This record gives sequence, structure tokens and C-alpha cells, in this order.
Amino acid sequence: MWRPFFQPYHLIIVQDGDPSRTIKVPEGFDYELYNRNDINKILGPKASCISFKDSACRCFGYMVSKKKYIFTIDDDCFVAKDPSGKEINALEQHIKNLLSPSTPFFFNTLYDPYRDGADFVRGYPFSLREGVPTAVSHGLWLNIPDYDAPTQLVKPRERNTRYVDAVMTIPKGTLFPMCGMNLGFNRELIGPAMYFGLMGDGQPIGRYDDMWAGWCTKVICDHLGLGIKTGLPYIWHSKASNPFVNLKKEYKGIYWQEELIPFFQSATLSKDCTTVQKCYLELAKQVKAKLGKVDDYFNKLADAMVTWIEAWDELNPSGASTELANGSIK
Ligand SMILES: O=c1ccn([C@@H]2O[C@H](COP(=O)(O)OP(=O)(O)O[C@H]3O[C@@H](CO)[C@H](O)[C@H]3O)[C@@H](O)[C@H]2O)c(=O)[nH]1
Ligand SMILES: [Mn+2]
Repeated sequence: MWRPFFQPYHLIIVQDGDPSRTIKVPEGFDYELYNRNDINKILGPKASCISFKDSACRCFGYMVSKKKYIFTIDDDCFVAKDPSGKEINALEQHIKNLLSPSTPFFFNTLYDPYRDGADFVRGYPFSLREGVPTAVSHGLWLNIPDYDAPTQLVKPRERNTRYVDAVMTIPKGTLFPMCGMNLGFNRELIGPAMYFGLMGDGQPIGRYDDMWAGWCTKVICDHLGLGIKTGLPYIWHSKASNPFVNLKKEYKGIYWQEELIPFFQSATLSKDCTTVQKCYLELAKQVKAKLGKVDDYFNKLADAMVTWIEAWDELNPSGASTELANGSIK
């Protein structure tokens, strides 16, 4: 289903689990495939920051990519159809979202003002209509919604059938639950913040990979004057994962997040944090100082955040740190 949409692009496939299993990639795609042995070989001891047996491992692909724009998708997501029955080109919509500005400082009630057939509404300050560069495009899902385990357990048959034809900027100062299932981002603007954390095998938590990355990314985007949009495009999420397995992975996150959210809501970064890497390292320090007492896991996670940046800069020495001030690249 994805061939017409994926074939023009370079694929990076991150194989989780047993590296001796062979993944058969269909003919005609330009791709790189990495398993755990490859990750260990490329990163050496720094591979400790890449999770095993959790979708978090995907962020290794972001680190080794040489492309400006990244689209990440889960392996149970397929091409969705819009209400007219037309197949949705998710990549086309993500790139439209990423190439047009965001409006985090003042909410436009007619949604995306840069879209054909829409504009800024009366009362919208003209001084803010230029917007800011868009770093992240967060797409949604028809059929199986991205619910946590408790919600899945009480609503096992709920399906998302509602196609909302809208894209909107998430306002500055507001966090959101970033789902990694259908996500586009500008790697040059925000790549180093897209660390999906320590999850899965050997860790007390799983399935908070994209959430962690989203909270760190939003704090950094707000600080650097970058935008994040959510809404179109939709993909078709084909299957629900096992809610009992999910509950075991998620449960610590469900009560930890009641402390994590206030931490991210009150997180501030100093003005000399002018690159994503500097922001991220400062955030790692705050994670250790303020969340280390919630659980020792956060001390380990803070260290892994530093390792991630070290590994990122090692693999990306040229564009390692793009100087940003209020959303404009210097
Ligand atoms: O050990 C693992 C488990 C899973 N994956 C890959 O991760 C994604 C999501 O897995 P799955 O579709 O089974 O689970 P969902 O409940 O739909 O996932 C939601 O949670 C997020 C992951 O934390 C995800 O973005 C949401 O869709 C698939 O691609 C699995 O292959 C893995 O690599 N290792
Ligand atoms: Mn899924």
C-alpha cells in the first residue's frame, strides 16, 4: 500500500528484537536496515542509550539519517482514505505542514491560516502573521486510536471513525502527548531533541518513548521559537496491541507522569541555550536534579540523554549544532 508514497524516499528500517531474524524488504526501495548488532557496532558503548524491545529503538534511525526531513511510522499503520475515498498521501501532508509556518504565540480560530481557503481571522495581530518555522508535524490515526492500556481495557471496541479536516499549531506553553505512529519532523531544526528515551528491555517502563520525546521537544521548541502542528494527515492504524501487556509496560508511567508533567510545564532554559543540543543537555541536568528523587530511573535517563547527544554529535559532526535564536537559523 505504501509503495507509491514511500518509493521516492530513502527508508531507514530499525529492526528491534532478535538480530538474527531476517527482515525481507520488498524490491524497489532505497533503504538502510539496522538491527541490534549494527547499532552496537556503530555506537559502541554509547549504544546503551538506544532501547531494546520497545518502539523507542526507532530514534537510532533519526541519528544516522542524513536527510533534512524525517517521517516515522509504525509497522501496523497503512494508507488511510479521506471521506471522499481518496488515498491519503501522509508524506505530502506532513511536508506541507513542515514547510508552512506555525503560530504558537496566538491561536488562529480558523485553524491553519496558511492553508488554501483559510487565513488569519479578524483580530489576529499582523505582527504575528509571519509565524515561526515548523519543527514537528503530528499526524493522527483512523480505526485503532492511540489509547493507553486502561482506556483500551474499558473501551476495547472503540474505533476512531472521525476524520477532522484540520491542522493546528499547539500553542506555546502547552504540552501534548506526541505519538510516534505517524510523525514528521525537520531533523535540522529539532533532530537532537527526538530521543525516545530508555524503554523496554531492562527498564521499568515502556511505551512512553514518544511521550518523553514530545515533552522534551515541546519545551525546546517553545524556547527556540519553533512550532509544532497536529491534525492531518491520517493513517490507518490496523491493530490494537495487547492491553494487558501494555498495562505492564505503562503502569509506572501512568503515575510518574503526574510528576513529569508539572516538571516539563515549569521547565525553563537559559538564554545561552541557543542550539537544540545545549537545550537538551540543560534539560538533562534538570531531569537529574528534579526527577532523580521520583525514581532512580530518571538519573539513568538523564545520563542516557547526555549519551544520546554525544552519539548524535559524533555521527553528525558537520551540522551538529544549528544556532537558533527565536526560530531563525543564524
Ligand atoms: O518491543 C517492541 C514493541 C513494539 N515495537 C514497534 O513499536 C510500534 C508500536 O507497537 P504496536 O503497534 O504493537 O503498539 P501500539 O499500542 O499501536 O503503539 C503505540 O505506542 C507507541 C509505541 O510506544 C506507538 O507509537 C503507538 O502506536 C510498532 O512499529 C512495533 O513494531 C518495537 O519495535 N518493539
Ligand atoms: Mn500499533
